[in-house]
Amino acid sequence: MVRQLHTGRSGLIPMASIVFFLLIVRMVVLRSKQDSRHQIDHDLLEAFLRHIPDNVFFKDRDSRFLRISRAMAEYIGLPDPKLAVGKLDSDIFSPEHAGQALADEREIIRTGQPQIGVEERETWPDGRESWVLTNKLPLTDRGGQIIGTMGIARNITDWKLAEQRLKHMALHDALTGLPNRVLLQDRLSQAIALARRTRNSVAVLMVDLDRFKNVNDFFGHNVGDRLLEGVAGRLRISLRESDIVARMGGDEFVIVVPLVIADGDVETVASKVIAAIIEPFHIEGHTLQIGASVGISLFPTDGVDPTSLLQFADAAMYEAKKEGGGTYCFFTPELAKTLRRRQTLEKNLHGACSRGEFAVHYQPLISTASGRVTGVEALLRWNHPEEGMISPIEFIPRLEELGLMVDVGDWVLQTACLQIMMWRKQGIQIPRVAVNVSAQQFYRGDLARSVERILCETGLRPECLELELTESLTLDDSAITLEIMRNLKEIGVSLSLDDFGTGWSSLSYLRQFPIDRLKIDKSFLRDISSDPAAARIARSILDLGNNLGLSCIGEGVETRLQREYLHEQGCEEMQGFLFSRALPPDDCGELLRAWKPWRANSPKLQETCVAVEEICLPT
Ligand SMILES: Nc1nc2c(ncn2[C@@H]2O[C@@H]3COP(=O)(O)O[C@H]4[C@@H](O)[C@H](n5cnc6c(=O)[nH]c(N)nc65)O[C@@H]4COP(=O)(O)O[C@H]3[C@H]2O)c(=O)[nH]1
Repeated sequence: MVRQLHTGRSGLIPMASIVFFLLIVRMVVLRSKQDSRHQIDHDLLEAFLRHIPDNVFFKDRDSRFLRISRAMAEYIGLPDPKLAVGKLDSDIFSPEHAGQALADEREIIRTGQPQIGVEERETWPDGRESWVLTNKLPLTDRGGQIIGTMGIARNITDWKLAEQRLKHMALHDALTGLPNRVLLQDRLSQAIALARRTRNSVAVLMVDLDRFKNVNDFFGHNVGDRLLEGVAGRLRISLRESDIVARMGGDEFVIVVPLVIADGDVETVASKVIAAIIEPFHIEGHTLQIGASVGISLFPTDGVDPTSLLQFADAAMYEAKKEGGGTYCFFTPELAKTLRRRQTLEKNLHGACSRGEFAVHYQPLISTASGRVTGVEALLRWNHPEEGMISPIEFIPRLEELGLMVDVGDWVLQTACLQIMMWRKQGIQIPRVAVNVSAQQFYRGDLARSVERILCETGLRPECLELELTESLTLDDSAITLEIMRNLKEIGVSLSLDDFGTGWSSLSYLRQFPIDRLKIDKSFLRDISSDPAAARIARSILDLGNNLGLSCIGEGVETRLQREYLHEQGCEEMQGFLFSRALPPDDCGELLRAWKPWRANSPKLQETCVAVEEICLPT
């Protein structure tokens, strides 16, 4: 039985009832000398016991009921209050509760002290439980002798359940029912305290789902939510009772393994979690395959408090993500540095755009046959005041996480379109500009409307704009993806599939997408001279593009051999350091103004490349 002395809520039993109750009690014990007066007292008591909505009882010194109110009779399941006379609490409640009530009443009889405002959890023989707010007092005769006890109790079960629900909601994740961040902190503190006493380790595993964002963006939040519930279920069943599983929000879960005996234990847990999540989920008619990246930190080796252990596990998880996901990494001291840097970057990223720290650089796209500039690719740069240029590979995922990529992406689009128009005014004709579009922009922003607005504002013709979609953002041929692509095509812009060959979805969906161009990922070109398989893949991509009527661009051309290879294989365009790195607008403008195309197989080709290398490579 749970009991709490309740001071703040005694107002739940109205004061008037208590005063009235005490007066009546007094009337009972002080017998009236006048019969008529006695009759009135009796009638008043009867009326009181019949109508008061609270549980009122009088008991003798042996804790047997003398009288109870009608409300109490209903509460304990008796059709008539008289039937309670002579009964004990043990005839009504569970032995545990009856024992506690008896002990309380003995104490009141012994000390003469009332017990006021006590919250009691009453348990019943059938396992039910209810809550009452009770005031118990000694019952005295005219001479002041204690002849028993009396009490008044209000049923507060509904209120108590609501309170418990609120408490649960405050400490648990509404979607999965798992402990939330607040409860996790508490449980982790307890696990640390226990491990400290028993000289053991605690492991914290940060689990982040791979490709979850794509599922959410692609199939909608409903499917995303069902997937998270599925993941929570799998985590629960693949771990021990004593392990703690919590959801931190989004697609991040935390597992705490208290009392780690050996390092191998943690690796087993991490592998189990990864294996459990990689199994396909079947949700609303879709078969979804995601993965998990797990970062691990240990108490006391890595940190001694919940906050740092969670941060370190998070840093290790990022490391696992960097390795391509589907794996686990332990925290190392070197990661602490990376973590600090990441935190600073995230802080700085917020105002970077408004502080004018972002810039767009341009890299020429070259026709393999003629050497003409067919366009430029716009590439985002972050000119950090202290760290200098930071690679987009490093900060674009952070921008996405911070939910800033849609705005920054729009800014890149606008800047690139304006730049082309500016170059045109300066007499530099650029047939097209290719702008990268992130998954967040593609699915979350209203991309088609932004593109239309920007084209209208800048005056660039739609056929001069190409949007580069990373292959990883196009999960499959869902209606949503196709619709967004078609909307963009209706505006008149062209679409290219970036990093082609690196994703897993490409071939089966290619035919359905209204795509104009494939960009062969630089990893294939890098190895064409040393790895026959890479050369064969590059050729197959070109054949595939050809067969589907798509033109191809070779990315990352750094050597003449690569350039010649692409030309021989019939690849229309190329891009790479051999011609130029991405340059700031003014430098790129100069390069483009001075650009001399070549004719295929002419000796000029070689000269041009040498000249370009000299101009561009040092930047
Ligand atoms: N090793 C080598 N690399 C070469 C060569 N030629 C070009 N590159 C690099 O390859 C990347 C080509 O861009 P991407 O595949 O779209 O890959 C881009 C793109 O996915 C993303 N990105 C850049 N700007 C934006 C942007 O404005 N929006 C979005 N969503 N993503 C962007 O960041 C990625 C990396 O951009 P960068 O670091 O600028 O890296 C650029 C470019 O500098 C070469 O010959 N050798």
